[in-house]
Amino acid sequence: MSRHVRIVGTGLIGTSIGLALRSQGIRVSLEDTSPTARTLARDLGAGTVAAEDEPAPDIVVVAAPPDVVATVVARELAAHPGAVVTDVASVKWAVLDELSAVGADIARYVGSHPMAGRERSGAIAGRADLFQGRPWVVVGHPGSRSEAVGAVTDLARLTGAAPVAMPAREHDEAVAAVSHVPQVAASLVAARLRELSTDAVGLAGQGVRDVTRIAASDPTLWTQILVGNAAAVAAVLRDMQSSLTGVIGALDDLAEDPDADAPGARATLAALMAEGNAGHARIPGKHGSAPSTYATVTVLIPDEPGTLGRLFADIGDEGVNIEDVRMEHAVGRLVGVVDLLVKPASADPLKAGLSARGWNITE
Ligand SMILES: NC(=O)C1=CN([C@@H]2O[C@H](COP(=O)(O)OP(=O)(O)OC[C@H]3O[C@@H](n4cnc5c(N)ncnc54)[C@H](O)[C@@H]3O)[C@@H](O)[C@H]2O)C=CC1
Ligand SMILES: O=C(O)C(=O)Cc1ccc(O)cc1
Repeated sequence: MSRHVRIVGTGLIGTSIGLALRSQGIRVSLEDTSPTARTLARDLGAGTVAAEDEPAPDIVVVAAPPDVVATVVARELAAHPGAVVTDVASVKWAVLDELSAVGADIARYVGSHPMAGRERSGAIAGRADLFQGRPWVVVGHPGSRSEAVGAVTDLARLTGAAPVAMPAREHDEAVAAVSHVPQVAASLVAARLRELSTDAVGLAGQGVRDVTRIAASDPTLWTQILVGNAAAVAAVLRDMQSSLTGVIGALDDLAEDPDADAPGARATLAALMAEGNAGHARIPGKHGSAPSTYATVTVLIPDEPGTLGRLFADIGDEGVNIEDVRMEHAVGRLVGVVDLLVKPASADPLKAGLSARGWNITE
């Protein structure tokens, strides 16, 4: 069990790890090339700023940007010969490959990747509960010591995450599909919004917000991630390109045919939607549990201070657990639309209870 953890890179992820470990009483020392980043992380409660004369760390976590991670890991392995060193970069094979190439002592290196983050960067965005219930990939390799794998697995667990063992190549192929291509897709959709009129963008509903949330992510970080996983990301995008070509062809056939008969076109469109349904149904539920379908209870609320607080208090009094919440403001109206996602069995009792308390429930 790690008693002293050194974190190098105190941005969003490094600070969040520090906060989570401090809440478990672990000693954490903080290092960053930016003096502001490390003192801010300290001020937020993520640990103490690393000092020259402090005791040696048991484990070093490198949470720096992907393009410097291998260099920093190699330096930390050399500087702390008794410590296990991990990194949290979003790509794993390139880091391991570079460390092997420079002859680093990789027996003590085990890469890792928390599958949790935010579309914001920097210590100020850090959160102690960021990793709660999230998968944290632990990437052992043929040369890694089993104690090192165990130490990184324990560290992930200490932050509240669920460790998952996976080799580097397999990890990179998986995250290409579940993280890196979704980022590219979000950016592609959001980029189309730049030239729209204000009136047209004003029609944006929850769908486009859901699909583009991560388009607000840091371009420098994401360029480095895509560079580090280029082949796997390109393979998934090429597969999408062929589907997209089919969809465009079907739409062109429909648009060009005055009677819109276009044999086969509807089947192409319906097949894509059905394949999307099947893929979406495979996404695990909250905290990595089995996929579950929640029922939605929609409440129209006046856009006034304190209303949401009263609504949540009433839901609590009804004894219903909210699995997720989405909120939207209706254009030009002083109302908000709140979607409450609940277990299907709770939906009808919640609707009845909230109606009885005077809330405006829509079907
Ligand atoms: N942003 C996210 O949602 C996630 C990011 N990651 C990975 O975590 C790592 C950190 O990402 P974020 O925390 O989002 O970035 P960030 O930009 O918030 O923080 C990076 C920190 O590293 C520092 N830094 C840069 N070069 C350094 C060096 N040579 N030595 C020490 N510190 C250095 C920067 O000053 C900055 O404070 C990246 O490798 C990223 O791939 C992993 C999971 C999620
Ligand atoms: O914000 C989100 O939903 C994310 O998926 C964040 C994220 C970004 C980069 C990673 O390597 C892992 C997770």
